[in-house]
Amino acid sequence: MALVEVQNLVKRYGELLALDHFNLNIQEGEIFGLLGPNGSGKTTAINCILALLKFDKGDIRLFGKPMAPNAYDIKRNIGVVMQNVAVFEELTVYENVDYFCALYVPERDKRRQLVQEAIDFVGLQDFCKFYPRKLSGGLLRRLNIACGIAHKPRLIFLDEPTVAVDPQSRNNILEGIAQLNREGATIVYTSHYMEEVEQLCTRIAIMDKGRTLATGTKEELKAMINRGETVRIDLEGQPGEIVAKLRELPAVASAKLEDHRLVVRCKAGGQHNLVAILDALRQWDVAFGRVFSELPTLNDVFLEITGKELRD
Ligand SMILES: Nc1ncnc2c1ncn2[C@@H]1O[C@H](COP(=O)(O)OP(=O)(O)OP(=O)(O)O)[C@@H](O)[C@H]1O
Repeated sequence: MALVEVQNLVKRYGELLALDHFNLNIQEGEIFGLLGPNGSGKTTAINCILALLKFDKGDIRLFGKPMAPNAYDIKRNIGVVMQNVAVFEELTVYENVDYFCALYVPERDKRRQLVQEAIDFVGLQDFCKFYPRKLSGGLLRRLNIACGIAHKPRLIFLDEPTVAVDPQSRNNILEGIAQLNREGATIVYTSHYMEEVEQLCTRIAIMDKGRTLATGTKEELKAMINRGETVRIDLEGQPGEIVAKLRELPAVASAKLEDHRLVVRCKAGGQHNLVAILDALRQWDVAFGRVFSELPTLNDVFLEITGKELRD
């Protein structure tokens, strides 16, 4: 069943076209990644989907029903973790989670258990009586997550939850999201970190300038581009004409020189590309040092489609 269906969504901020016929289809059980650089429209898309922001055109259905600002039956099944931490400074960790949970769960006994479970889940059990200002950035993010998920929603939106977070909290957050998914929640996860999205998400939409450029599993996305591994080779002597000669090899899609390092992108589907390249260098008497080989990444996909790097 499709939990999220977005068709031809258009959103303008004055002159700026933030969403340009944006489409999305997310099935129950997925961890769906919305991957795009800063400013590509991820937050705008989420806010429109949640009916927090008016849009100019398009159709949004959640759980098979039209979404609207007052669609409380839909909202009850949704959890939201926004990019900016939104908690009450004057409430403790426990009170904050309890406050947000109470928006959905009025029964006090039931809520006590849910709140404690959410606090345990994000690893804040030793901080229940702390006020937010006493928490580090990473712990504050975890509190933000606990507030968004305590009522056990079926569909959870997380907007860049790991930005500016220490590695320990980051791992805690990523593992927690996978755990929520194993327990049955469908996840929509926005990020500009391709490694995170590759590690976590079952399906990914690549976004740029308010559009979805490509959607699929990471394997499907990588299969869309004619790219094999990227081989980097540190040269010891003068490169001479070898870049041009490398480009002639059947396995090579492109070759360039960056300082004293050769960067060779191979074509897809070839076997023993690395061996073929190194054999050729030996044959041409080119002295080289360290060699690195890297399989295609989502950055390569992004680069191929948009002509620019996804990395910051
Ligand atoms: N309230 C606003 N008024 C005017 N322009 C806005 C507003 N909010 C966002 N924008 C612009 O719309 C575009 C999309 O922004 P959005 O925040 O949705 O992108 P994003 O992919 O979520 O990026 P980030 O990760 O930086 O939040 C950007 O060019 C941004 O500057």
